[in-house]
Amino acid sequence: MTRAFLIVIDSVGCGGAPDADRFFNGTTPDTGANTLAHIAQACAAGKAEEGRSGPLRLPVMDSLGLGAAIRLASGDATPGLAAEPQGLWGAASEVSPGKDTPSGHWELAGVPVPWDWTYFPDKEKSFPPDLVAEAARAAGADGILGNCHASGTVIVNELGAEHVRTGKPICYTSADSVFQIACHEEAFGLQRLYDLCKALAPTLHNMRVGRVIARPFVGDAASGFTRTTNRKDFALAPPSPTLCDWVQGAGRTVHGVGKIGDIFSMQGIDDVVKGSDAELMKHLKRLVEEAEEGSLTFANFVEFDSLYGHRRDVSGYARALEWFDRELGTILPRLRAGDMLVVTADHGNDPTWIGTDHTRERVPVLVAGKGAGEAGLVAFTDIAASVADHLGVPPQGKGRSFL
Ligand SMILES: O=P(O)(O)O[C@H]1O[C@H](CO)[C@@H](O)[C@H]1O
Ligand SMILES: [Mn+2]
Ligand SMILES: [Mn+2]
Repeated sequence: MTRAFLIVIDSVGCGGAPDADRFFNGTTPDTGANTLAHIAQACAAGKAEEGRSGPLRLPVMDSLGLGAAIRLASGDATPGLAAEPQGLWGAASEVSPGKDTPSGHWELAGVPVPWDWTYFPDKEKSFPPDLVAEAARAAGADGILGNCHASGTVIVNELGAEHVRTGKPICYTSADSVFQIACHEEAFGLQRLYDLCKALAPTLHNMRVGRVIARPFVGDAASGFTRTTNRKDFALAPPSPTLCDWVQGAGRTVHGVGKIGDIFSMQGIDDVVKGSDAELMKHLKRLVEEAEEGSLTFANFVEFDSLYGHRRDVSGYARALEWFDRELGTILPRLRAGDMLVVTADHGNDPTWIGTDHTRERVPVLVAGKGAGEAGLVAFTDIAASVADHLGVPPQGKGRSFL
């Protein structure tokens, strides 16, 4: 038996999505967005010099086929990424009607989303009055704050002091199908925030809103408010059994690392570890040493997206990529004979693009442990089929193994 490690580097897209013109940041279509190529180009042009310098250096992922995957997906130039691929590589397209995290992960796990999500309009009062009333009632408050599209780091600083003073939860949304609630960890209480999200989740899930997200923060008006890592997502369950269920159903163990437990509502997942990306990397390394034969380890590294993509921070995104690449370089030699490790992504979030939302893109597919070769342009669901194929677990759904 062999093991599989499926690693999602959140939002690290490679451009070229065939349907990018149907997805938007504000009124601008995502046509031409390319997270990786645009970061590489900015680095080569000396425009990403904060905390790092010069051309983008990703020798480990590039030697698996990263530069080749970006060029295949989009035709865009990839300065600094010019290695001859030594891994199995390709680029994958998504068909789900959303460019959000659950859609991307479920489809990577073999299950495209069969419904249209509900999105809240980007206008002065984004939420319907009865939802506002229910949220206020559940919070034991006179009303809510926010009720708009917002960047989470900005809105806690705009409304944090008023929230602490009044006890009203800060409720906001984005271009994703989300209802986010930001509350002060100490003044409001972390468990109380989780309970509030949990109480509202059934109403929102019935409306086909994908996630209610607890966004706890700390701080004060004088020194500023900052979010903690205690974010928690209350996500709608996947519409049908995913790769996690297939693997678990075959009597194998499925380890979740990071947001994976939330994204799949723990369905098909035996255990999960959470923390910052640096902490998650330590857990991933531990699992490379310890994971059982026949098991699946499914990891999500979210900070590319949450700290750098949404914040349109090109230098930060490049630093995170270079950090991940160095870490991956220490993991690959630790794999056992017969292990398969896949690095891929769930959508794009081009930090050079207009707006602050995700971008519809293809994603790179980099496979270590399966020899060298070109998988070509594949489907998100082919990744699930390939992992199942590797583990010797019967796949369900439409994906085809590229092994
Ligand atoms: O601005 P913050 O709060 O990070 O929100 C981002 O995180 C949400 C969930 O991933 C996205 O919908 C996006 O709006
Ligand atoms: Mn994501
Ligand atoms: Mn995001």
